Amino acid sequence: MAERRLLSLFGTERAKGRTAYKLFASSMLVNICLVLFYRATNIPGRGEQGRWAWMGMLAAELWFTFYWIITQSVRWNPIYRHTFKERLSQIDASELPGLDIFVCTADPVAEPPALVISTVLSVMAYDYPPEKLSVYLSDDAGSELTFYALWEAAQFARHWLPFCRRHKVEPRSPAAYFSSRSHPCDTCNDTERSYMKNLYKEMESRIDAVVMLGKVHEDLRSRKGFSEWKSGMTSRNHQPIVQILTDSSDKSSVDDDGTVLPTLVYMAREKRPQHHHNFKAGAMNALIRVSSVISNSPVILNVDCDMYSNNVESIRDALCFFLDEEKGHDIGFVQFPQNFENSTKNDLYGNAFKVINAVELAGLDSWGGPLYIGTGCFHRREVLCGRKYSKDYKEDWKRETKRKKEDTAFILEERAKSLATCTYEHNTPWGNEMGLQYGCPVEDVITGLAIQCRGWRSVYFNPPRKGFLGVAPSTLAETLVQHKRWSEGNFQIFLSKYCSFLQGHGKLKLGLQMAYCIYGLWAPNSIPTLYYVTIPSLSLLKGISLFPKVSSPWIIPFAYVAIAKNAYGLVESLACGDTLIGWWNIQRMWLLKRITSYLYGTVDAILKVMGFPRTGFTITAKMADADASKRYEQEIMEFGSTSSSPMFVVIATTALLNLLCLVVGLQRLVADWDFGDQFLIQLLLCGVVVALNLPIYEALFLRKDKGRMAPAVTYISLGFTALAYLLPIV
Ligand SMILES: O=c1ccn([C@@H]2O[C@H](COP(=O)(O)OP(=O)(O)O[C@H]3O[C@H](CO)[C@@H](O)[C@H](O)[C@H]3O)[C@@H](O)[C@H]2O)c(=O)[nH]1
Ligand SMILES: [Mn+2]
Repeated sequence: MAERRLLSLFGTERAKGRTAYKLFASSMLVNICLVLFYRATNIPGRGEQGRWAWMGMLAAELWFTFYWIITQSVRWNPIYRHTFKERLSQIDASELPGLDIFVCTADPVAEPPALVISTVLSVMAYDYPPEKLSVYLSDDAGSELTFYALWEAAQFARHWLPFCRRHKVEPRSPAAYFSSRSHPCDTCNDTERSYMKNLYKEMESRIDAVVMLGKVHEDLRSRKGFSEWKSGMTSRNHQPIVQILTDSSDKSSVDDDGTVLPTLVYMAREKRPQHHHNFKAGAMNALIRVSSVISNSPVILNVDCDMYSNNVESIRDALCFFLDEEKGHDIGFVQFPQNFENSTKNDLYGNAFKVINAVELAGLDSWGGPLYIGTGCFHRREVLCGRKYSKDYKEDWKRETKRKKEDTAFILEERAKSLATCTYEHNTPWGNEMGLQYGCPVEDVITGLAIQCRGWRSVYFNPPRKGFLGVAPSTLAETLVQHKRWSEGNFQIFLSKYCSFLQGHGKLKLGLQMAYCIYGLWAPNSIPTLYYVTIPSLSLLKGISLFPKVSSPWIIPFAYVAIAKNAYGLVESLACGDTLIGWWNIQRMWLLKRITSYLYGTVDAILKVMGFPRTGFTITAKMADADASKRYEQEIMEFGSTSSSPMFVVIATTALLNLLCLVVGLQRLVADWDFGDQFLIQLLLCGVVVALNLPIYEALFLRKDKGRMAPAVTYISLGFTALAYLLPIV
């Protein structure tokens, strides 16, 4: 690159109001200590009623204190980044690095091919020289249907890309652009837009028809690529497939305007039943190798198949970080937040992550960088391949494959296939020191942590116009399953030698080591939470007091902690763009996730440590049935799935138990006002749990639609509640 010094390409600013926050946090800490002091000094004596329940409360509160301290790390000093994209023009266009974009898909049913190719088209249409862009689709289902859809997309791109350029279209996912949610562009006249829309809709219906039919038309068989699919092939048993659909070095591969098209490649790595395929991590590693013989760009962007590009400038934004002469040399990856296009107004399932996106990831950035969260992330290729950071390392931004003239697409495909076989990785560092790490349900987080431990920094970038939009789970069951995977995976890292405190010791700042544990310890939060929402309520029933009397001064620190923590949470949530009802919904989801997903996650992670490996990767469906989607839009919770019944039983039992305790408690209160002095906090706690669970009672007893709780779940939960009432638990 040029010798002269370039102007800085990005800036950083600190969050405001940190002194006030630190004062507030100190006041919390003082009161927490008072609570703990009261607990520790008032344990009922031996033989007295409630001794064990009290000690359990102490343990739970110690845990919550520890966890609260951990969460302070990301609130201490959040920082925000902005880029100066216009300054990139200081760099000669021919000097800009090439970019490889990886899109992963794994199941044509859960991830409809029409949706997948919309994502592919959106990333082909970035505002970046097309000859420097290569898009790779990894299809872990090895599905002819997805290949067909991509083949259609390659034709459609010839019209779509010039249209996008001409009219500065945003977003460039045709599905999103032509959906009712998006506003038509001002510059294009209606006829041109409706012509494009028709083209797109026709393609979409052709794809949907083929998907419905389950196979491609016979006359396509003779075309290049389709002959790879022979009878007897299944998604778990097939040879490696690599197909270059458009090749930017082929002069005839141009769009309607005569501009060269980005390279587009389909890859299905080899699958054999006897070989473990390591889910998305395996797919990514195969992509890294396959792309290395086709384009070998120094920067890699990775997105999930539902996460389309919503901002044509994201590549330039990311490059501002990597190419900054002064501060860019140690930046290993640039992570964008996960945003979703299907979030509802009041965030029914708490899937919008507004606080995580606005506060926590920015807080992580101040300690050395956000986690790698699997999608919307730009990496240096070398970093993904395991390179350690060193001061003298000079990136070769112009690297590309040493492709010889006579290397036809066919030769490249054959070369690439040999890198996507089941056995290629045997006895190599792939999956360990190289590529994404294997064996963890959150391959992204464990890989990002390893990268940071190798000395690289990461950067979090959250531009006003969202970089990527995806599909969040739209049912309760899907949400709980996703969080089980995440909490289990992060807890598994915590329990392993890759724990941020062990692996990061001496390599990461303490704040970053702590911040990783916010997620690492999601899972074990389940146990104290479950304790806190059942034992005080049951004790209420049995007349065992677990909190100070209302007339005692010790009530003050308890009240302060409870009120201040939630008031702060509410303000933070509102400031990040949640609504009041949204905040309340998120609180409910925290409760439901903790007593189900996180509990399951804890158990599975511990079983794994004990030597019972049970790795899986349940893919989140990107489509729900029409009936359920309607309820989702109306923000009515969905309990219709039977696959999650055991989780629903836990939820319903907890809800019913608290309702029972509240009713009995209130009866006593009416009969005897002194009861209130002794039991007010327990009554309130029980009351809050009941209030959070109102939709559960509705689903159990009042609703008639298909999304209500299955009768079997209702009966079993009633049975468990009765049992808890009768057994001498406390
Ligand atoms: O065997 C597999 C399983 C999944 N995937 C892909 O992985 C992505 C993520 O799967 P999804 O079901 O959407 O899971 P999410 O929970 O939404 O994903 C988040 O969490 C995952 C880790 O748990 C990360 O891999 C993702 O990047 C991150 O967005 C999708 O594109 C899948 O097609 C594969 O390629 N192969
Ligand atoms: Mn997803």
